[in-house]
Amino acid sequence: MALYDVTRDELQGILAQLEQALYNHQQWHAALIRTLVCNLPGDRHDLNPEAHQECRFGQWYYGKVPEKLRNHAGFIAMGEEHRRMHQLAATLLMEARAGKTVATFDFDNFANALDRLRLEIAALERELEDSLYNHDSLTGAITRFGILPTLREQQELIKRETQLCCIAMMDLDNFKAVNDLHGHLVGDQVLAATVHYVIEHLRPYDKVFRYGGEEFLLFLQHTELALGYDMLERLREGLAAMSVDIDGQTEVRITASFGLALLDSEAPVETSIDRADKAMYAAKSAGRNCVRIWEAGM
Ligand SMILES: Nc1nc2c(ncn2[C@@H]2O[C@H](COP(=O)(O)OP(=O)(O)OP(=O)(O)O)[C@@H](O)[C@H]2O)c(=O)[nH]1
Repeated sequence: MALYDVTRDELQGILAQLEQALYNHQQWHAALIRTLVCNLPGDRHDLNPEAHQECRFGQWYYGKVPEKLRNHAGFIAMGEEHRRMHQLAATLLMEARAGKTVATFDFDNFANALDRLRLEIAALERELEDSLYNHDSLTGAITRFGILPTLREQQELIKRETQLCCIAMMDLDNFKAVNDLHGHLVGDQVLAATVHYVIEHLRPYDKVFRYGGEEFLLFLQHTELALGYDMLERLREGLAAMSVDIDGQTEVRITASFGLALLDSEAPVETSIDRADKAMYAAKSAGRNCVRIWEAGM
């Protein structure tokens, strides 16, 4: 699932819940160990097969989470580890209740499950924080600070794997007219809808960066020029066919111009960005709503 359509407020809410979840489970874990070591009766809820749904984290996880997060792989994995950890805790408690010494194997299994749960929670926190702080809040595109390190890292991969990568510049056509005609807020909605369309129609491992106002840098991994061109053509056609519905009253249409270049592993990344930019300006000069591939002399 792409996290770009989870709002900032929702992201902040989820992060706070995860923080709380970590704290609650630390408390719960301390109480469980106390129960086992001091041979106390413990909390009967922990013996319940549905214990993972009844703890405070479970109530949040199965109840109050924004719908958009539910299909996220990290979120699903976290729930699975949480369920398993509660099952293993119930095994320990039942052994203790039956007056047996808890088997080392069972305790180690439980401790490992707890570690894995903490790792899943921390990984999801890291991903959500990345979404919150490294993505542009209007469009969901990655902020431009990520461009240079990403491209430099990819250059190293290209050198070693002989895999080609493309970069593309995308610039909305006559966007000023959208703002002038419908106002800046509608312009914002059109911009967001356009970028959401692009993110949804690229592969999960491609990246979309906000380069400037209505200019975006697309990074297409493992892509040679012919494939990159086809991908951009499909995006261009899709955008041209799309109309953005504003409050069910106004429909705004938009097109975009694209410039494509290979990521050159032997030249500074700025050179490749500049080539894609020049190709994009060639597309503008050619009448807009088209794709141009960089060639020497552009
Ligand atoms: N609503 C909105 N407008 C933006 C945003 N960022 C940039 N713009 C507008 O984008 C417009 C860009 O205008 P120009 O650079 O003249 O380009 P254009 O009208 O798209 O024309 P061409 O690029 O030549 O096709 C300006 O009006 C900016 O104010 C934004 O975040 N929201």
